[in-house]
Amino acid sequence: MQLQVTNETARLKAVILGIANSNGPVPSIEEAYDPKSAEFIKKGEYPKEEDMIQEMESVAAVFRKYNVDVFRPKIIENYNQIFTRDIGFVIEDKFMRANILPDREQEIEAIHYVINQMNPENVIVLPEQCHIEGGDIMPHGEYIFIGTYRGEDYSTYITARTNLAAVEAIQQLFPHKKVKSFNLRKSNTNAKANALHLDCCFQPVGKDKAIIHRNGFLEEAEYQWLVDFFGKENIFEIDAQEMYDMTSNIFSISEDVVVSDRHFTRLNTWLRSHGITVEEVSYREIAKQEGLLRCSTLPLIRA
Ligand SMILES: NC(=O)NCCC[C@H](N)C(=O)O
Repeated sequence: MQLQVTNETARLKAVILGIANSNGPVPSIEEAYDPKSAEFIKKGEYPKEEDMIQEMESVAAVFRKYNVDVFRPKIIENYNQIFTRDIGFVIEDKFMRANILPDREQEIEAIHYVINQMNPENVIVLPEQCHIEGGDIMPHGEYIFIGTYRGEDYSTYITARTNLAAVEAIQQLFPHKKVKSFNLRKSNTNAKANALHLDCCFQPVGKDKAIIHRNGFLEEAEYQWLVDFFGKENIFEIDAQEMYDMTSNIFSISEDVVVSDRHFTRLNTWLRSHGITVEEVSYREIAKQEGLLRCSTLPLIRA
Protein backbone atom coordinates (compact mmCIF):
# COMPACT_ATOMS: atom_id res chain seq x y z
CA MET A 1 0.00 0.00 0.00
CA GLN A 2 1.43 3.36 -1.05
CA LEU A 3 0.42 5.80 1.68
CA GLN A 4 -0.06 9.45 0.89
CA VAL A 5 -1.67 12.21 2.94
CA THR A 6 -0.53 15.83 2.86
CA ASN A 7 -3.74 17.65 3.69
CA GLU A 8 -7.36 17.27 4.79
CA THR A 9 -9.05 17.72 1.45
CA ALA A 10 -7.27 15.97 -1.45
CA ARG A 11 -9.35 13.23 -3.09
CA LEU A 12 -9.79 10.36 -0.65
CA LYS A 13 -8.82 6.96 -2.10
CA ALA A 14 -8.42 4.72 0.97
CA VAL A 15 -9.53 5.11 4.58
CA ILE A 16 -10.01 3.15 7.78
CA LEU A 17 -13.50 3.74 9.17
CA GLY A 18 -14.01 2.84 12.85
CA ILE A 19 -16.59 0.32 13.94
CA ALA A 20 -19.35 0.42 16.58
CA ASN A 21 -20.09 -3.31 16.78
CA SER A 22 -19.43 -4.83 20.20
CA ASN A 23 -18.81 -1.39 21.63
CA GLY A 24 -19.22 -2.78 25.15
CA PRO A 25 -21.61 -2.05 28.01
CA VAL A 26 -22.42 1.50 29.09
CA PRO A 27 -19.27 2.69 30.90
CA SER A 28 -19.41 3.96 34.47
CA ILE A 29 -18.86 7.71 34.91
CA GLU A 30 -15.35 6.95 36.24
CA GLU A 31 -14.55 4.97 33.11
CA ALA A 32 -15.45 7.84 30.76
CA TYR A 33 -12.41 9.62 29.34
CA ASP A 34 -14.13 12.71 27.99
CA PRO A 35 -16.70 15.06 29.60
CA LYS A 36 -19.42 14.62 26.98
CA SER A 37 -19.56 10.83 27.36
CA ALA A 38 -19.68 11.34 31.15
CA GLU A 39 -22.58 13.77 30.72
CA PHE A 40 -24.65 11.28 28.72
CA ILE A 41 -23.80 8.38 31.05
CA LYS A 42 -25.05 10.53 33.96
CA LYS A 43 -28.28 11.36 32.13
CA GLY A 44 -28.85 7.69 31.29
CA GLU A 45 -28.66 8.60 27.58
CA TYR A 46 -25.46 6.90 26.49
CA PRO A 47 -25.82 5.99 22.80
CA LYS A 48 -27.09 2.54 21.84
CA GLU A 49 -24.81 0.28 19.85
CA GLU A 50 -27.42 -0.48 17.16
CA ASP A 51 -27.94 3.24 16.49
CA MET A 52 -24.20 3.90 16.23
CA ILE A 53 -23.73 0.93 13.90
CA GLN A 54 -26.39 2.36 11.63
CA GLU A 55 -24.77 5.81 11.68
CA MET A 56 -21.38 4.37 10.72
CA GLU A 57 -22.90 2.22 7.97
CA SER A 58 -24.36 5.34 6.40
CA VAL A 59 -20.85 6.82 6.18
CA ALA A 60 -19.54 3.57 4.69
CA ALA A 61 -22.29 3.86 2.05
CA VAL A 62 -21.14 7.39 1.12
CA PHE A 63 -17.57 6.10 0.76
CA ARG A 64 -18.79 3.31 -1.51
CA LYS A 65 -20.64 5.86 -3.64
CA TYR A 66 -17.31 7.68 -4.18
CA ASN A 67 -15.35 4.46 -4.79
CA VAL A 68 -13.18 4.90 -1.71
CA ASP A 69 -11.44 1.73 -0.42
CA VAL A 70 -12.71 1.22 3.10
CA PHE A 71 -10.96 -0.85 5.78
CA ARG A 72 -12.68 -1.60 9.09
CA PRO A 73 -10.93 -2.56 12.35
CA LYS A 74 -11.26 -6.22 13.35
CA ILE A 75 -13.80 -6.39 16.15
CA ILE A 76 -12.40 -6.64 19.68
CA GLU A 77 -15.27 -7.78 21.85
CA ASN A 78 -16.78 -5.20 24.18
CA TYR A 79 -14.34 -2.48 23.23
CA ASN A 80 -14.91 1.00 21.86
CA GLN A 81 -13.40 1.16 18.36
CA ILE A 82 -15.34 4.06 16.87
CA PHE A 83 -12.68 6.77 16.87
CA THR A 84 -10.03 5.21 14.69
CA ARG A 85 -8.56 8.64 13.87
CA ASP A 86 -6.67 8.83 17.10
CA ILE A 87 -4.82 5.53 17.04
CA GLY A 88 -2.51 6.38 14.18
CA PHE A 89 -2.15 8.80 11.31
CA VAL A 90 -0.49 9.24 7.94
CA ILE A 91 1.81 12.12 7.04
CA GLU A 92 3.17 11.92 3.49
CA ASP A 93 4.09 8.23 3.03
CA LYS A 94 4.59 7.46 6.74
CA PHE A 95 2.18 5.77 9.12
CA MET A 96 2.69 7.04 12.65
CA ARG A 97 1.51 4.75 15.38
CA ALA A 98 0.11 7.00 18.11
CA ASN A 99 0.85 6.73 21.84
CA ILE A 100 -2.73 7.01 22.86
CA LEU A 101 -4.57 7.21 26.19
CA PRO A 102 -3.94 3.90 28.06
CA ASP A 103 -7.73 3.20 28.13
CA ARG A 104 -7.62 3.05 24.32
CA GLU A 105 -4.35 1.17 23.82
CA GLN A 106 -5.83 -2.05 22.45
CA GLU A 107 -7.50 -0.34 19.51
CA ILE A 108 -4.35 -0.51 17.39
CA GLU A 109 -4.30 -4.34 17.38
CA ALA A 110 -7.47 -4.31 15.32
CA ILE A 111 -5.79 -2.56 12.40
CA HIS A 112 -2.55 -4.59 12.34
CA TYR A 113 -3.83 -6.34 9.22
CA VAL A 114 -3.85 -2.93 7.47
CA ILE A 115 -0.47 -1.86 8.89
CA ASN A 116 0.98 -5.17 7.63
CA GLN A 117 0.19 -4.07 4.07
CA MET A 118 2.47 -1.04 4.45
CA ASN A 119 6.22 -0.90 3.83
CA PRO A 120 7.63 -1.57 7.36
CA GLU A 121 10.20 1.18 6.79
CA ASN A 122 7.33 3.64 6.64
CA VAL A 123 5.72 2.58 9.91
CA ILE A 124 6.97 4.74 12.76
CA VAL A 125 6.46 4.25 16.47
CA LEU A 126 7.20 7.35 18.52
CA PRO A 127 9.04 7.07 21.86
CA GLU A 128 6.77 6.31 24.81
CA GLN A 129 7.07 9.77 26.39
CA CYS A 130 5.53 11.29 23.25
CA HIS A 131 1.76 11.36 23.82
CA ILE A 132 -0.04 11.90 20.57
CA GLU A 133 -3.48 11.25 19.05
CA GLY A 134 -4.44 11.65 15.39
CA GLY A 135 -7.27 14.09 16.17
CA ASP A 136 -4.56 16.61 17.04
CA ILE A 137 -2.57 16.17 13.83
CA MET A 138 -3.32 17.92 10.54
CA PRO A 139 -0.87 17.98 7.64
CA HIS A 140 -1.56 21.07 5.55
CA GLY A 141 0.81 21.34 2.58
CA GLU A 142 4.16 22.60 3.83
CA TYR A 143 2.72 22.79 7.37
CA ILE A 144 1.80 20.26 10.01
CA PHE A 145 -0.74 21.73 12.45
CA ILE A 146 -0.73 20.10 15.88
CA GLY A 147 -3.13 20.57 18.78
CA THR A 148 -1.41 20.29 22.14
CA TYR A 149 -1.65 21.37 25.76
CA ARG A 150 1.37 23.19 27.16
CA GLY A 151 0.22 23.67 30.77
CA GLU A 152 2.35 22.28 33.59
CA ASP A 153 -0.79 20.54 34.86
CA TYR A 154 -0.92 18.44 31.65
CA SER A 155 -1.03 15.16 33.57
CA THR A 156 -4.20 16.21 35.45
CA TYR A 157 -6.13 16.43 32.18
CA ILE A 158 -7.43 13.17 30.73
CA THR A 159 -8.56 15.43 27.88
CA ALA A 160 -4.95 16.49 27.05
CA ARG A 161 -3.71 13.89 24.60
CA THR A 162 -0.77 15.38 22.69
CA ASN A 163 2.25 16.74 24.54
CA LEU A 164 5.19 18.94 23.60
CA ALA A 165 7.55 15.97 23.36
CA ALA A 166 5.37 14.69 20.52
CA VAL A 167 5.32 18.08 18.78
CA GLU A 168 9.13 18.11 18.88
CA ALA A 169 9.37 14.50 17.65
CA ILE A 170 7.14 15.25 14.66
CA GLN A 171 9.27 18.27 13.76
CA GLN A 172 12.40 16.08 13.86
CA LEU A 173 10.80 13.40 11.71
CA PHE A 174 9.61 15.92 9.14
CA PRO A 175 12.39 18.56 9.10
CA HIS A 176 11.19 19.94 5.74
CA LYS A 177 7.74 20.79 7.19
CA LYS A 178 6.79 23.79 9.30
CA VAL A 179 5.28 22.38 12.47
CA LYS A 180 2.86 24.83 14.05
CA SER A 181 1.37 23.87 17.41
CA PHE A 182 -1.75 25.25 19.09
CA ASN A 183 -2.37 25.34 22.82
CA LEU A 184 -5.93 24.06 23.29
CA ARG A 185 -8.44 24.74 26.05
CA LYS A 186 -9.06 21.64 28.16
CA SER A 187 -11.78 20.75 30.63
CA ASN A 188 -12.32 17.32 32.16
CA THR A 189 -15.84 18.26 33.20
CA ASN A 190 -17.37 20.78 30.75
CA ALA A 191 -17.61 19.62 27.14
CA LYS A 192 -18.53 23.13 25.94
CA ALA A 193 -15.14 24.37 27.16
CA ASN A 194 -13.12 21.37 26.05
CA ALA A 195 -11.29 21.20 22.74
CA LEU A 196 -10.54 17.48 23.10
CA HIS A 197 -8.44 17.48 19.93
CA LEU A 198 -7.53 20.10 17.33
CA ASP A 199 -10.23 18.67 15.03
CA CYS A 200 -12.83 19.46 17.72
CA CYS A 201 -12.29 23.22 17.23
CA PHE A 202 -10.73 23.61 13.77
CA GLN A 203 -10.55 22.00 10.34
CA PRO A 204 -9.61 23.14 6.85
CA VAL A 205 -12.25 22.48 4.20
CA GLY A 206 -12.63 23.07 0.45
CA LYS A 207 -9.83 24.77 -1.48
CA ASP A 208 -8.94 27.53 0.95
CA LYS A 209 -11.47 27.60 3.80
CA ALA A 210 -11.60 26.57 7.45
CA ILE A 211 -14.03 26.02 10.32
CA ILE A 212 -12.87 27.35 13.70
CA HIS A 213 -13.98 28.00 17.28
CA ARG A 214 -12.09 30.85 18.90
CA ASN A 215 -12.46 29.75 22.51
CA GLY A 216 -11.03 26.32 21.74
CA PHE A 217 -7.67 28.08 21.63
CA LEU A 218 -5.93 29.21 24.80
CA GLU A 219 -3.73 31.71 22.98
CA GLU A 220 -5.58 34.44 21.12
CA ALA A 221 -2.49 34.93 18.92
CA GLU A 222 -2.57 31.31 17.74
CA TYR A 223 -6.26 31.54 16.86
CA GLN A 224 -5.53 34.81 15.04
CA TRP A 225 -2.63 33.21 13.18
CA LEU A 226 -5.04 30.68 11.66
CA VAL A 227 -7.62 33.37 10.79
CA ASP A 228 -4.92 35.42 9.06
CA PHE A 229 -3.48 32.34 7.34
CA PHE A 230 -6.82 31.41 5.74
CA GLY A 231 -8.12 35.00 5.48
CA LYS A 232 -11.10 36.21 7.49
CA GLU A 233 -13.46 35.87 4.51
CA ASN A 234 -12.66 32.15 4.28
CA ILE A 235 -13.40 31.35 7.91
CA PHE A 236 -16.59 29.76 9.25
CA GLU A 237 -16.67 30.69 12.92
CA ILE A 238 -18.56 28.32 15.24
CA ASP A 239 -19.73 29.04 18.80
CA ALA A 240 -19.36 26.95 21.98
CA GLN A 241 -22.61 25.07 21.34
CA GLU A 242 -21.49 24.24 17.80
CA MET A 243 -18.13 23.01 19.08
CA TYR A 244 -20.04 20.86 21.59
CA ASP A 245 -22.12 19.53 18.67
CA MET A 246 -18.78 18.70 16.92
CA THR A 247 -19.46 21.01 13.96
CA SER A 248 -15.77 21.30 13.01
CA ASN A 249 -15.50 17.52 12.87
CA ILE A 250 -16.93 16.92 9.41
CA PHE A 251 -14.87 14.94 6.89
CA SER A 252 -13.73 15.79 3.36
CA ILE A 253 -13.78 13.30 0.49
CA SER A 254 -12.28 15.98 -1.75
CA GLU A 255 -12.10 19.77 -2.08
CA ASP A 256 -15.63 19.63 -3.52
CA VAL A 257 -17.31 16.92 -1.43
CA VAL A 258 -17.79 16.83 2.32
CA VAL A 259 -19.55 14.35 4.61
CA SER A 260 -21.41 16.34 7.27
CA ASP A 261 -24.14 15.83 9.85
CA ARG A 262 -27.57 16.77 8.56
CA HIS A 263 -28.24 18.73 11.76
CA PHE A 264 -25.46 21.23 10.91
CA THR A 265 -27.81 23.35 8.78
CA ARG A 266 -25.87 26.63 9.18
CA LEU A 267 -22.58 25.00 8.20
CA ASN A 268 -24.06 22.92 5.37
CA THR A 269 -25.72 26.02 3.86
CA TRP A 270 -22.39 27.87 3.98
CA LEU A 271 -20.54 24.93 2.40
CA ARG A 272 -23.10 24.70 -0.41
CA SER A 273 -22.93 28.45 -0.99
CA HIS A 274 -19.23 27.88 -1.78
CA GLY A 275 -20.00 25.16 -4.32
CA ILE A 276 -19.21 22.24 -2.03
CA THR A 277 -21.39 19.12 -2.29
CA VAL A 278 -22.56 18.08 1.17
CA GLU A 279 -23.27 14.39 1.72
CA GLU A 280 -25.51 14.45 4.78
CA VAL A 281 -25.60 11.66 7.34
CA SER A 282 -26.83 11.56 10.92
CA TYR A 283 -24.11 11.13 13.55
CA ARG A 284 -26.09 12.46 16.51
CA GLU A 285 -25.61 9.35 18.65
CA ILE A 286 -21.87 9.03 18.06
CA ALA A 287 -21.54 12.76 18.85
CA LYS A 288 -22.53 11.89 22.45
CA GLN A 289 -19.04 10.41 22.85
CA GLU A 290 -17.32 13.72 21.93
CA GLY A 291 -16.26 12.67 18.46
CA LEU A 292 -17.71 12.87 14.98
CA LEU A 293 -16.85 12.15 11.37
CA ARG A 294 -13.18 13.14 11.26
CA CYS A 295 -12.63 11.32 14.55
CA SER A 296 -14.02 8.07 13.19
CA THR A 297 -11.89 8.00 10.04
CA LEU A 298 -8.20 7.46 9.35
CA PRO A 299 -7.26 8.44 5.78
CA LEU A 300 -4.50 6.32 4.22
CA ILE A 301 -4.41 7.70 0.70
CA ARG A 302 -5.47 11.13 -0.52
CA ALA A 303 -4.15 11.85 -3.97
N1 LIG B 1 -10.36 13.06 17.09
C1 LIG B 1 -11.23 13.10 18.08
O1 LIG B 1 -11.60 14.18 18.54
N2 LIG B 1 -11.62 11.92 18.60
C2 LIG B 1 -12.69 11.76 19.53
C3 LIG B 1 -12.39 10.76 20.60
C4 LIG B 1 -13.52 10.65 21.60
C5 LIG B 1 -13.28 9.65 22.70
N3 LIG B 1 -14.44 9.65 23.56
C6 LIG B 1 -12.05 10.01 23.51
O2 LIG B 1 -12.21 10.73 24.53
O3 LIG B 1 -10.95 9.58 23.20
